Amino acid sequence: MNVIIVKDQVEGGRKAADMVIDAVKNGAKVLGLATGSTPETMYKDLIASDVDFTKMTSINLDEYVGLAPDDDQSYHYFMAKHLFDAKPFAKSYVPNGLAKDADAETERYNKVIADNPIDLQVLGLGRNGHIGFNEPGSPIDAQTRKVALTESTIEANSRNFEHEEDVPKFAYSMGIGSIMKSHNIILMAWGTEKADAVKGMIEGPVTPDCPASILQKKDNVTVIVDEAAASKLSNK
Ligand SMILES: N[C@@H]1[C@@H](O)[C@H](O)[C@@H](COP(=O)(O)O)O[C@@H]1O
Repeated sequence: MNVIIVKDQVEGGRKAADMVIDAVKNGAKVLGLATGSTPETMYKDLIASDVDFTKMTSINLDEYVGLAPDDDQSYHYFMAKHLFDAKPFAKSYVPNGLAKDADAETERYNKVIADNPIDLQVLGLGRNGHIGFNEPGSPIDAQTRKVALTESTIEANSRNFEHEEDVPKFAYSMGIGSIMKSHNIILMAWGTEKADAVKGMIEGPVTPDCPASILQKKDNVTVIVDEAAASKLSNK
């Protein structure tokens, strides 16, 4: 695990964007993408760059169950607004939150991932150490599946919704097993509210209690954290 500590989200987003651009120059065909406030600066920098994704494929990590693509809280909507409208891909995949049959949808998504091996996966980090929507306790070999969100995640994500009860209780998420198969991973985390999760991920035992800690077992993982998120690390 290569850990880079930066001053803030602006510097960290720039570093992550440079790594994505380098990957594209070096022939990456498939990017795994994340939502949330964390990657926003990286997406801004990608939009401002001359990188061209039009011959590439993107695969997003997750989507809320029950939200339509044009719902402004959906991850489809987030990706259109923060990246795809400005920088389209040849093909972009996001789980379908309105799928009638959850098993068929997860099967479809697992086939998408199997057919398009991910060269570089971008990740954020939940306050409880989740990656994608793989909450504490998630099996490490899981593929895409329907997951129940924890109270802590619902509360954290409620800042984007008008009322906490509007936050969906379920999501489709790529599993930890699928994430671990990507060739390279960049994980970003900013702010003191992520400091415990960052410490657990980097210095804690590898345990399902902190899903991101599994990344210690993988080569080609770059963690970019700001000083606040790194503040609880013993080795800086
Ligand atoms: N499913 C997403 C994750 O992919 C994201 O990394 C995380 C952190 O969100 P934020 O970047 O807004 O802090 O929470 C959400 O629940």
